[in-house]
Amino acid sequence: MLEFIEVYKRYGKIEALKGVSFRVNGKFVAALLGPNGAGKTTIMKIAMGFVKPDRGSVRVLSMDPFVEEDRVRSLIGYLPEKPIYPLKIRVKDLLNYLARIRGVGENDVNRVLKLVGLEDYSDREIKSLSRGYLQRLGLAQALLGDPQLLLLDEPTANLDPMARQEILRLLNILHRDLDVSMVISSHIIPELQEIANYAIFIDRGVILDHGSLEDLAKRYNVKSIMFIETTNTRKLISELSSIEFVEGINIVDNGIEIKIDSRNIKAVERYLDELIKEGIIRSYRYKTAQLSDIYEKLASGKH
Ligand SMILES: Nc1ncnc2c1ncn2[C@@H]1O[C@H](COP(=O)(O)OP(=O)(O)OP(=O)(O)O)[C@@H](O)[C@H]1O
Repeated sequence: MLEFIEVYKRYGKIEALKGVSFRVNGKFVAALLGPNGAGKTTIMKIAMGFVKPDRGSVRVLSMDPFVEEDRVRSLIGYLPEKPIYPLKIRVKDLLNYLARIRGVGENDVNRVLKLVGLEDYSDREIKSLSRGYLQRLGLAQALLGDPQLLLLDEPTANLDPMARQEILRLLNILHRDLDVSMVISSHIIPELQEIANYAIFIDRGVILDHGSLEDLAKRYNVKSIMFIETTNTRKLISELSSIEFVEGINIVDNGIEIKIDSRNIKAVERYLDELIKEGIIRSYRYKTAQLSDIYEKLASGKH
């Protein structure tokens, strides 16, 4: 679905990408994580076919973005890091215009306005929108034409904490309700915890590591959290307390969370399946490992 092999890109003296390779397949939400200047925007621009790499191979939805430029752009929604909008036109006029130039019916405008919660703002001039609502507009234009893949470059940058939460919540909803994969970049490691199932860590043009959160958790031996829905919290806690691979128990709404070593997941699942048969628990769900725990191990070289 998205593949970079040994991609290099230099801007004058600055080597922005130094042999970047990664691959994400199937349906995914990939967090592209790294500090400012790491190369995240360059990766996105290359995937869109806006910036040509000096070397290396790039495949997006099985296409070369520099050969099938128009097709790639029609199947990918892109939110640039610093979008520039004409300020004096109305929200819906901009979206109608973009829908026309992208060859998408204007009917799609109502759909995307609704998806991002901008229906009541469609007659407003863009200059009257807050930063959070401007980002919604950015997401709306990225969603025009029902793309298969969204590339979202720092969608929460420069937002206050409330607006940041709103955008993250919206991304979660979009991911749940639409059949769309996403690459979302951020320089804040834990920010995409609730939404990402894949992570790509980059620093100074070099991929530090990438993989599904499950694989990364195993590779770096990072603890995982399992949420368990129970009918009998007290009995469950007493059962779990005697099990050596349970390293922490936390009571939360409607159940408990346990911390386990990622290498023991299969054993834990077998054990919990038994507890379901015995009627002590209703269900359980694996919650992914913490991105910040993975990054800490990765950055310290300990795994
Ligand atoms: N057009 C350009 N001309 C010269 N240097 C550039 C250009 N675009 C990016 N760079 C440099 O390339 C490096 C990678 O930049 P890039 O924007 O891809 O990083 P980033 O991870 O997206 O960071 P940020 O979040 O700060 O945008 C940086 O050192 C940046 O200054």
